[in-house]
Amino acid sequence: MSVPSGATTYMIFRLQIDKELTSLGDIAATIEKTGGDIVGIDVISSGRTSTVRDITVNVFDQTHSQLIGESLQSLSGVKVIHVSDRTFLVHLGGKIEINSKIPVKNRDDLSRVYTPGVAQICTAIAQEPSKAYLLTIKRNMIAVVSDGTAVLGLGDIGPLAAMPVMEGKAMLFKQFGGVDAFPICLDTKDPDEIVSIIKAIAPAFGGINLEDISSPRCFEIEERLKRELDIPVFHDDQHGTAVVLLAGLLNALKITGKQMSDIKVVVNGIGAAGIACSKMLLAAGVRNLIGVDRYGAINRNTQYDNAHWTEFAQMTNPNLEAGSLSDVIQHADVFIGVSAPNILTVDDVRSMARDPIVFAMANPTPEIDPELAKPYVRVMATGRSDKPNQINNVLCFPGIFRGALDCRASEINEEMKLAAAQAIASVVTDEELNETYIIPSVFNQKVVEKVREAVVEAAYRTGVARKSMRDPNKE
Ligand SMILES: NC(=O)C1=CN([C@@H]2O[C@H](COP(=O)(O)OP(=O)(O)OC[C@H]3O[C@@H](n4cnc5c(N)ncnc54)[C@H](O)[C@@H]3O)[C@@H](O)[C@H]2O)C=CC1
Ligand SMILES: CC(=O)C(=O)O
Ligand SMILES: [Mg+2]
Repeated sequence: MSVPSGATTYMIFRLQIDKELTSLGDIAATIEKTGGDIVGIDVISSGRTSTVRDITVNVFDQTHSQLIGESLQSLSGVKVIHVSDRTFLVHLGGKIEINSKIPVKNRDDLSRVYTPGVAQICTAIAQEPSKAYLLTIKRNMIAVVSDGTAVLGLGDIGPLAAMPVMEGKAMLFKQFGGVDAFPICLDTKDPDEIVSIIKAIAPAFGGINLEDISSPRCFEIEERLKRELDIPVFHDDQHGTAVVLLAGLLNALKITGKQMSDIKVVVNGIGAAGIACSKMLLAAGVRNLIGVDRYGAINRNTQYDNAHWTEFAQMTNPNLEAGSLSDVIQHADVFIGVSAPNILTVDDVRSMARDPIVFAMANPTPEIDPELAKPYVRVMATGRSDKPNQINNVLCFPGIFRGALDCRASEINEEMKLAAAQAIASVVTDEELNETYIIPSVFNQKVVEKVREAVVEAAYRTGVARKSMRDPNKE
């Protein structure tokens, strides 16, 4: 039995092993026979007659894990003490914490970091509010705010269940961009209330990253906050995704030798990510773009209750194509999926034009299994970390906020987003570019620095940077 290519879950089997009755070889053979892939063995304790070991095994689901556990338990001399899921283990107690930058060791320290010393600092800020950037966490802190209504592709799972994603985003902001980020999940879906809460908490933050707020509410919330706040407000699912998508497409088109102005693009899922990706592609020169949602292709001959679809229909589908995804994908050069799992079929891909480009970006399960699509596509990408060509907004948000905070931009505008997309694309050199490497890894250290530089340059060029360019270190 072999583990299917989609296997991603690691389980840890803690075993008590009677040395006289069984060997590590027997245990390994049992796991192999059941289709598990051993990736690590750790000794927890070792006695004269028995040992306790943690065996880490790659499995494809919980049922598979249970089967392996039962096979191990049936071996004479083996007791399964417990089985834990490595993914759950890394989330125990949450993934982030707050640390102080300076220790408070004595009364003197205390009187400086807290009262009475802190009062001078408060007074200084009250007299000159911009000093908040010099003397508080505002300088480097952003809020990652969600209402839990469109969490990955899981839908409206609520604010509590959204927390692991927001904590994850906060970790990635820090690790890749050096940006401090705090996750905030709101127990309300009311746009008025969300806007008013975010405005009320804004003094502590240098920027607001909106995350996983469903469309169409996300558009109004972002627009209002952008108008009413003087710090950058950025809906990551719209703009972060669009930036990375454009970067990937710029490079993929170099491989297929096609031009933006000539290609037919089908975008499936006209929600937050789909509308922003479409607008970015139109701005980059795409002329024939067709949006598809649950009820088929969007075109201007149809009336929509959703005002954003009405506006979308005006900008897209010049040939007024109608019908289902399978109808309109025929002869398309590019498929962009930001919708739902497993809705693109192999037959759909086979009906596309020569050298199809398929970006199936729904998370965690893409619109088509890359293994199924592979034989029929020229370039395949997904949003996942465990496959080649990861088109995921994590390539954008740490660097774009790093740049915006560094030059104290009042907003993140179109020029800054375009600069970020070109910067990400440029990390892959022409010599390196190939079908399985159109987009750099998030672990490529050049990504954040290149994005930061490009974003800062665009912010100064467009007049939204508020730090003096001559002396960017001056407050
Ligand atoms: N790879 C990446 O970086 C990113 C991926 N995504 C993924 O894109 C998907 C959508 O995210 P959002 O735009 O934030 O959500 P959203 O809720 O704003 O939009 C989803 C849209 O997809 C449509 N949809 C759902 N099922 C469909 C189907 N079977 N056929 C056609 N349309 C369908 C919905 O009607 C809605 O208009 C999610 O799976 C999310 O994980 C989102 C942002 C970034
Ligand atoms: C990656 C991301 O932000 C999403 O899937 O919602
Ligand atoms: Mg998201």
